[in-house]
Amino acid sequence: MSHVQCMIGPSILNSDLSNLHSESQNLLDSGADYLHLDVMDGTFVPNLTFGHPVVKCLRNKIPKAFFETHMMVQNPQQWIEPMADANVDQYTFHVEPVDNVPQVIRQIKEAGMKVGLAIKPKTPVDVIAEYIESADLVLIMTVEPGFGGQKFMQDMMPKVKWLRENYPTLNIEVDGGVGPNTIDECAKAGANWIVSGTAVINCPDRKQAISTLKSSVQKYLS
Ligand SMILES: O=C(CO)[C@@H](O)[C@H](O)COP(=O)(O)O
Ligand SMILES: [Fe+2]
Repeated sequence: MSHVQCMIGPSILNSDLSNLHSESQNLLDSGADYLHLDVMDGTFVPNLTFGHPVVKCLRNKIPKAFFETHMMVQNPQQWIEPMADANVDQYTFHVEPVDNVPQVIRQIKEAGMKVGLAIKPKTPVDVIAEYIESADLVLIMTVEPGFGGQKFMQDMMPKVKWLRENYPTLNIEVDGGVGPNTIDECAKAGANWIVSGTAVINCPDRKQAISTLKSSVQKYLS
């Protein structure tokens, strides 16, 4: 599996959002490979976070880092242009509310961003199988989307395994309850993009937390 790269992307959702810039910079300085920005609209999920105006301001302060927006929104099509304008690198959206997935994929690419396809725990992985070849990444949610700090759902690992077996070069991301205690299971199943929120944010040594996640994934990659 050495043809995929290990990437650690902390979620800033549970950080001190009044200090979004310094928190994000601190995570990058602690070894984060990218920033996972959780966008929620209060409709697709029962929570509200921030949108493209905030992401754009953050981008002005942090011009170089890889930004992934995890779009937990009812109408992902609506935010493609504004997020591209905010210089987002990867637009990861949930397929559940979308009628025409290929069209959304095409629009994201035309806007110059990479495409991530996300599924909630109750969505079977075969729902996205026909779109995988045209995506850059698949995100397997390991909690119900909406909140940080929830318990990791181990029973999502068969989805990750299935993807890794069938798509050896695919970037597979896991998100929700992932930290030093659950990373081995994710890595063993074949995940190579790792989102970790509270486990990194609340750790007194964020550098150490990120490096633990990285070594686990690398152990299974080689
Ligand atoms: O998308 C989400 C939640 O919906 C995540 O990105 C979480 O914010 C990750 O936080 P932890 O579960 O790692 O605390
Ligand atoms: Fe997320």
